[in-house]
Amino acid sequence: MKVLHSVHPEDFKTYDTALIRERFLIDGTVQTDVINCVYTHYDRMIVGTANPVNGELMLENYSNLKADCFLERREIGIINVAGDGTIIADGQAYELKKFDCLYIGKGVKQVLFSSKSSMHPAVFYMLSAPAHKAYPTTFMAISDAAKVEAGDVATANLRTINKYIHADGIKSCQLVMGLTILKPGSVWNTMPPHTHDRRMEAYFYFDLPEGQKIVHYMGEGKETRHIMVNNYDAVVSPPWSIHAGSGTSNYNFIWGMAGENLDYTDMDAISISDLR
Ligand SMILES: O=C(O)C(=O)C[C@H](O)C(=O)CO
Ligand SMILES: [Zn+2]
Repeated sequence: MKVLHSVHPEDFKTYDTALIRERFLIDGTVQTDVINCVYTHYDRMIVGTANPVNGELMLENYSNLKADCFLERREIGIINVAGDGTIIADGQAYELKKFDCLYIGKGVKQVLFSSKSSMHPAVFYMLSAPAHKAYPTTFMAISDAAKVEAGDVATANLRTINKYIHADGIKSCQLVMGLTILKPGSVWNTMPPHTHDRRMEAYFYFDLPEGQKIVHYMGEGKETRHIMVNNYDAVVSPPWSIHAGSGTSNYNFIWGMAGENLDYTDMDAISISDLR
């Protein structure tokens, strides 16, 4: 499993585009009939995708984990971003339509992914963090996610934030996870931006139309940088960094965090007028 190491904010100021991409971008993971995972040293979060097309895929026990199985000391949150799919956790099957979420707790030994149709396969995005306790495996359809309507048409950031795994939702040890859907014509996410020194975050962009791009902004509020990202790209955000994006079209993205607390609202807001 590829490893991403942590970066100091002072060092980040000297990075060029290529180095920012190398250190923070997780791209090319969605591949037919493959599970790809990246181990980050940000709260030891693993970022992965599974794209079962012609058969079943099993979450393997990577040697980096020095464990008897992937979830021996970990929990995992999974959201389906494409066609209908099935996840089997220790023999129990869960059907996930697009935007549905499954949390699987510590200790589950076998996780299998499959699609209902190879013509319109599922794409599962997953985040896994170390866990100290076994919380129950829990399914949540998007209709049951806690919703926050945010932004405005006038500032092109009208969007719905769907919260699945958080302090008042699916119980977890440290994972917080959800999905933000931008309305047509709205292209900005997380603007005004924030940091949360107590938690890392990862964004996974999807539903970006062919030929379009997203500008992902990061860095300290007074030292911002950007990279151009594509559909199915994920970006890791260190605790000192803003994480925001503007697209050449609307798009959706999954956000997920691990760290000190499970409180979604624990954010240090940065005013737009203070950004540099
Ligand atoms: O659109 C947004 O704003 C978000 O989705 C923000 C993320 O949920 C986030 O950064 C949570 O810390
Ligand atoms: Zn955030």
